[in-house]
Amino acid sequence: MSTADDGDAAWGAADFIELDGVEKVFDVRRKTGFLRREKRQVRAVDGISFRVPRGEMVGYIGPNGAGKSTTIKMLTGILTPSGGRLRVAGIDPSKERTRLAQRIGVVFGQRTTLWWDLPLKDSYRLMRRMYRIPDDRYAANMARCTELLDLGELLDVPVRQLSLGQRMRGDIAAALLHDPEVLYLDEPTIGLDVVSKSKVREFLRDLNAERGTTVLLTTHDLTDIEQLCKRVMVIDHGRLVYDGALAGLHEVGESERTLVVDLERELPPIRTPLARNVKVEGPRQWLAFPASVSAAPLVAELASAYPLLDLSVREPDIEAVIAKMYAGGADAGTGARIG
Ligand SMILES: Nc1ncnc2c1ncn2[C@@H]1O[C@H](COP(=O)(O)OP(=O)(O)OP(=O)(O)O)[C@@H](O)[C@H]1O
Repeated sequence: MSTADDGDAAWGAADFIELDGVEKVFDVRRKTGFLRREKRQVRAVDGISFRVPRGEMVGYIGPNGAGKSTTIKMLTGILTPSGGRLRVAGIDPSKERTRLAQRIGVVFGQRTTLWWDLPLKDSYRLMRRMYRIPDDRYAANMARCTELLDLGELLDVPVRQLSLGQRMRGDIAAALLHDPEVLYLDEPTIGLDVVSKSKVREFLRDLNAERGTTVLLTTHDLTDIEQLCKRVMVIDHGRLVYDGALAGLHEVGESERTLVVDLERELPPIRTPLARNVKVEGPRQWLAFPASVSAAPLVAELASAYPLLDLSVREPDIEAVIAKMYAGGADAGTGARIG
């Protein structure tokens, strides 16, 4: 019999994913001499606590080696925490991995869960058997994913012949055939071209709006977060260092976006109080402005005063935002900054 603490009854709408002081320590052996080995401990996750309500889409970001994948692996039950308490839909993932598997979907951008040599549709048939998906649900979900992810012409193609973007859409469909309530996405847009990225983002937005699927998204692409998540959590060295809105993160990190301006001809560096001129290369100029403000006034000013051919905005990358966040010092934070 399950206790109130372990059973589904214990979770409410306010806390679909719950972590309290979760830790993961790896023992690593390193060769230090001919016959000598040194044992060392790596604290990949170092006392993380957060809650994600049902239906929320949250960004989970941080530099390489910060502990993101380790957290996701603990949330799926692949890894057992070394300490702390973790629940997903009231279930302890490492104790009831199979029961949890029915309720979660996982997409790792750098690896596929599809069978490499089989046509896409055969992978889906295998998943249908693995998850024991009822016929009507399978048919409805296949139809929906095929249409929205544009998979129609790909179903008969072996996975090895798909492009990265096609394979990613195939993987997302595979993670959703059993109607998971929560989806973990680890770098779902990595290596994709602009069109494929926007297709994937649009699909995720619709999924969340229509089905209320809870999404935890790990990415190095700030545009993913900007377009999909109201809330972002930043992890660094295994600790949660920020939990709040993306705009707040920009303020903490004082990060900048860059407006790339193509002029009709070479001109002296553009000077304006709204931006900092960072580079001039022939008729192209780069203007940096605070990421927390709109580009519209700057664009309007340039359009009225300069012969413009084209404009584009470049987002700061996550590493740059986090680096600035640390450079800002301990008192640079907002209420949302942690630690
Ligand atoms: N199985 C393991 N054995 C030993 N150390 C590990 C293991 N898995 C991860 N680590 C270490 O734990 C730390 C966190 O790794 P993790 O893969 O969670 O980071 P990440 O934030 O996902 O990084 P990335 O963005 O590069 O994928 C790193 O120092 C990594 O080397």
